[in-house]
Amino acid sequence: MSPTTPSTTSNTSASSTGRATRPNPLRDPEDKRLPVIAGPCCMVLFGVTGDLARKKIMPAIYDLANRGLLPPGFSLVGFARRDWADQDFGKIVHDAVSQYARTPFHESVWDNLAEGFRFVPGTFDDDEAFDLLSATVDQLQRERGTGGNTAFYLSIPPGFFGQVCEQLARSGLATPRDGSWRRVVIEKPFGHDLKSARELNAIVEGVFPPDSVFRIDHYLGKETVQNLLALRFANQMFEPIWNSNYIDHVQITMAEDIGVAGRAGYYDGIGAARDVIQNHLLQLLALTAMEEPISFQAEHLRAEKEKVLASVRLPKDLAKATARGQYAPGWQGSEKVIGFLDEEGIKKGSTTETFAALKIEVDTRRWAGVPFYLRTGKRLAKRVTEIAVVFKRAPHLPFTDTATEELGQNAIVIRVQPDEGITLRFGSKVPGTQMEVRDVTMDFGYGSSFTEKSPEAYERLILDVLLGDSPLFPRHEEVELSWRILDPVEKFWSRQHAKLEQYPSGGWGPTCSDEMMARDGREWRMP
Ligand SMILES: NC(=O)C1=CN([C@@H]2O[C@H](COP(=O)(O)OP(=O)(O)OC[C@H]3O[C@@H](n4cnc5c(N)ncnc54)[C@H](OP(=O)(O)O)[C@@H]3O)[C@@H](O)[C@H]2O)C=CC1
Ligand SMILES: O=C1O[C@H](COP(=O)(O)O)[C@@H](O)[C@H](O)[C@H]1O
Repeated sequence: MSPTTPSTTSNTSASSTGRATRPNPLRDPEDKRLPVIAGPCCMVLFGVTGDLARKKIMPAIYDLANRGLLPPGFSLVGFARRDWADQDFGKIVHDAVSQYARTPFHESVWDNLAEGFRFVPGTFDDDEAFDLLSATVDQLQRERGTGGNTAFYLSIPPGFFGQVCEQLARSGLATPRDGSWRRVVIEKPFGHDLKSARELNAIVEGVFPPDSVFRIDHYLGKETVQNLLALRFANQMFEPIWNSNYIDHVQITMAEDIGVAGRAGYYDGIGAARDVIQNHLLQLLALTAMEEPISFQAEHLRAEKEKVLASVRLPKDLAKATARGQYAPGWQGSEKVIGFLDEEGIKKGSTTETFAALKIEVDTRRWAGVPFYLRTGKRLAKRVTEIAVVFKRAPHLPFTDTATEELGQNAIVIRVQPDEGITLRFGSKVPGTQMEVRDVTMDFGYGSSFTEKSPEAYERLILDVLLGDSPLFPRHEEVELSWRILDPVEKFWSRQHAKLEQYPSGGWGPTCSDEMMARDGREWRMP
């Protein structure tokens, strides 16, 4: 299938935008069903006044327009409880986009994009508002040639996901007409445990067919995360050693330096494990541990990830294999910061964890006896996400003990963010007349190796939604399997005696997390 015509809103040519060479390890060039840029369509954005919409979604839509990846006539309908006209909506979005977009802001691109903006005021329990929304979508089809193709993006508090899907069904919006498509994009978290995830799924998939449901896990939209597939399956040198014969353990770290940052209402009661381990970190684990999929089509990729998630085993003694903590006041660099319990909107005496660590095993031949340690926390020393694959020591060292005193374990570190790249750590002879071996590193950095810029995760994912390309979106089975892993941990923690340790902001989390590693004779890396 030949690509559809670039959007007239583009101010850049195909070659200068890199569209022809758009890095996409997942798109199968043999798959003739998929065009390269989106066909006629519109997006309805619920929660358009929210934090995520302002900082990520709207800027990503602008960036797509700027790169010429949106179709002519692309339209965006904002839905929110405000008394705005279309122009007021445009002004608010303008300010957010000019502040957060990744590509340069061009008024001409903006003006073109903004011509397709519409605003519908309403709340989620307001039938009339959804009827008006339906009329607006029909009008856009007639006036701007969207073909009726519509993506409904639910960037709203998770408690409303079900209600909005039901409204989309009631108003007829969920039903495609005249050969058009209707898709729903659901933000995370999908449920707060296995039971609620199943209940929510029954509603969502009762309204939309499974292949029209796009569950967002924005980590899968990150270039460095997709590169895990290239690293493992496009090369010959890594896969032979990617198993328990050579690997000692794997550490997956997602550290943030920010606190709850105005999201207290959402975060309190949810906590670090539900917020990011259930989704982002388990997805990283699945991509690190999975077998080679027979293709990168959604069904094959998801099937391999599911096998990993289904074979995860939690240690019996969760007191020894988990750690949790809550940030106390401290220093973030030179800035004095308050503790979690002092943040606005946090319930007095809240026992929500802002740090969580977990040891798990993957019960397969490839991974037998290789622990995977996951940790995440807010108000840690710095923002960094990485996957460190740490190797066993060489079985024999023909050196004196002093010669290898400074030799650690070999490691491959996938630097997901912010310094995107890969580090190899190995021992090397220290120059001089003595034989002395010391750890050195070899680095690949995206910034120095590629001139192409990584698209923002949301940019990639939104485009995939418009294309109907689903490998980067977890299906419900993965969500269920992830809750199956986390539910027993949450249950264990909810018992009153489960330890919740305060840790100073600006450090590397509670001491119980270091103790968890020490019990296994290991320690966390300091990224
Ligand atoms: N913010 C982030 O960094 C991330 C957020 N997410 C997920 O994205 C989603 C949105 O999060 P976020 O933007 O932070 O949330 P916010 O609380 O900032 O925004 C929520 C939005 O939903 C609207 N809304 C809430 N209740 C109603 C209602 N009854 N009727 C109509 N509109 C309503 C709000 O409108 P109003 O302005 O009127 O209150 C607002 O636009 C959540 O699912 C979250 O888990 C995922 C990853 C990161
Ligand atoms: O999903 C979430 O992710 C963000 C961190 O995203 P990143 O891309 O900056 O790593 C986190 O702050 C938030 O709590 C969580 O809901």
